[in-house]
Amino acid sequence: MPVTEIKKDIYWVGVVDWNIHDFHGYSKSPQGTTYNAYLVIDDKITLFDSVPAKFQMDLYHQIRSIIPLEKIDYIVCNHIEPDHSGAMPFLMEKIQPEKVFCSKMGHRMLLDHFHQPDWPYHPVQTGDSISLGKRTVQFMETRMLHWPDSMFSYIPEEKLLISNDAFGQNIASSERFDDEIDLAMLMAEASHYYFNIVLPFSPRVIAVLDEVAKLGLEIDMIAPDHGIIWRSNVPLILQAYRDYAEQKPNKKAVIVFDTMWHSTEKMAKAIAEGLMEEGVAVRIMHLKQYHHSDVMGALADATGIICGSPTHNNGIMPLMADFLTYMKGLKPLGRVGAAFASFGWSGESLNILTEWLKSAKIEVVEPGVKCKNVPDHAKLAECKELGRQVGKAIVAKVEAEA
Ligand SMILES: Cc1cc2nc3c(=O)[nH]c(=O)nc-3n(C[C@H](O)[C@H](O)[C@H](O)COP(=O)(O)O)c2cc1C
Repeated sequence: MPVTEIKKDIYWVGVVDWNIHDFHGYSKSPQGTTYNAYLVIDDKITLFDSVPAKFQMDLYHQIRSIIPLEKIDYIVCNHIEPDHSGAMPFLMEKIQPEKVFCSKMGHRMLLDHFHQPDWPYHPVQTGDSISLGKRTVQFMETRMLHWPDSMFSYIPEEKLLISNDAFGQNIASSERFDDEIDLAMLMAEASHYYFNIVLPFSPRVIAVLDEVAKLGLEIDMIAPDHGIIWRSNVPLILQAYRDYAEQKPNKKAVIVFDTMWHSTEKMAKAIAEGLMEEGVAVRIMHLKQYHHSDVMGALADATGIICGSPTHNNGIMPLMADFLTYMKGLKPLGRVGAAFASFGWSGESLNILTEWLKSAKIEVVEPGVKCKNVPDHAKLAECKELGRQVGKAIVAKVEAEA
């Protein structure tokens, strides 16, 4: 992918990974992402971030198409996760930079990852700035957005925020800018990314957005480390991040289930009817068809989460255990839930699901519905009534916050 001059003498020198599908357990379709690195040509030539080790030669050729690598003076590591620092040993050897800038936590993590105490580290903290010549770089630590080491680099003369993983999306494309691709698709991918990666750190997101506003940073371009660069929709993505973080209630619900012989599925459909009768829009997601990350993507935009699993070997279905583990770790806030289950003889799954939901701090509508074997008309009516009760709880939540 050719290098792109994103501002005068500032280049995108990243790589496109067209085929990656699974990112540390977060999977998505369509697949692919980019690892964005940025090169600023100034008195001090500076490289911001890098790429996974397996793409180091791609990065080499990108930079080499502009300047020989040894001309680079500084490297800034905004984030030490291997998809942005994996090429560091290679770069350090080729470039031998005068200075490597990173946060204090980044310094520790570079040591933990690469065990190279002799690299010329220059740990920085919020408020520190350096001059590149015509341009300045101001650093802002963004701890736990989404790792302890994360930081932003802001170039005021260019109104450019290099934001590491924040505001990123996993999109593989030949386009580089937000005004070159479909905006609805871009926002859907930004949301999908947020709800699978950034969600647990939502209080930090609000704090960082407030800090950016308080500092009065003028931003006309946000260059994240994954995906598309924002230049025509900067206010939109800033507001979207605040909205994602606040997770205000809405009249939408996701019913997620697994099944062996479809009884639980029949129950899911009856519950959906009850929700719809209360004016709540529903998505029904079978875990054999949807990956846990896709359910989280749907939950981005839904206050209700209703979970169903038959009893399986005195427990719940493995894919449901997988989903609940994943969802609980992402700490969604302000959700309303319920459980439903078919069983054959011992019937433990309803209680297990209910306890899981409670442990994830979801407000559970009880009792859920338990059905011995195949639901009859009366049992389906009970399911529909559960849907109505959950629907009422969701509507009450929406009205309370209106
Ligand atoms: C491999 C297997 C293990 C099961 N284990 C249990 C169990 O431990 N306790 C129980 O009550 N039912 C058990 N069942 C019965 C199912 O829960 C029951 O058939 C249920 O109606 C299936 O719901 P489904 O049609 O949604 O798959 C088991 C069924 C299978 C096939």
